[in-house]
Amino acid sequence: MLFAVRMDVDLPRDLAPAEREDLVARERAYSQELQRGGEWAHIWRIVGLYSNISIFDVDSNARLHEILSGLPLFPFLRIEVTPLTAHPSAIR
Ligand SMILES: O=C(O)C[C@H]1C=CC(=O)O1
Repeated sequence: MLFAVRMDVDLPRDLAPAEREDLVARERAYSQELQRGGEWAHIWRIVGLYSNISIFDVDSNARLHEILSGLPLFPFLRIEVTPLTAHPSAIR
């Protein structure tokens, strides 16, 4: 099952720099592990924003929820999920 997921990051301005660095490092490691495993198929930065659009390829809604709610940055994200299906005009 494919999903487009938009994540907008809103870290508190008063977050201690060390805590911010730790969160971002843990987020990167978590994301890269899922990318290596194939469930996090794409991640793109939205130009000019601290936001991304990602494509997930997972077995179920429950698995996507598990992945998203496990993100270290989860408390600081606004997340929008769009389920995808094949477009009839797609050539691949
Ligand atoms: O920077 C972001 O867009 C937020 C987050 C999502 C994956 C990751 O490594 O960081």
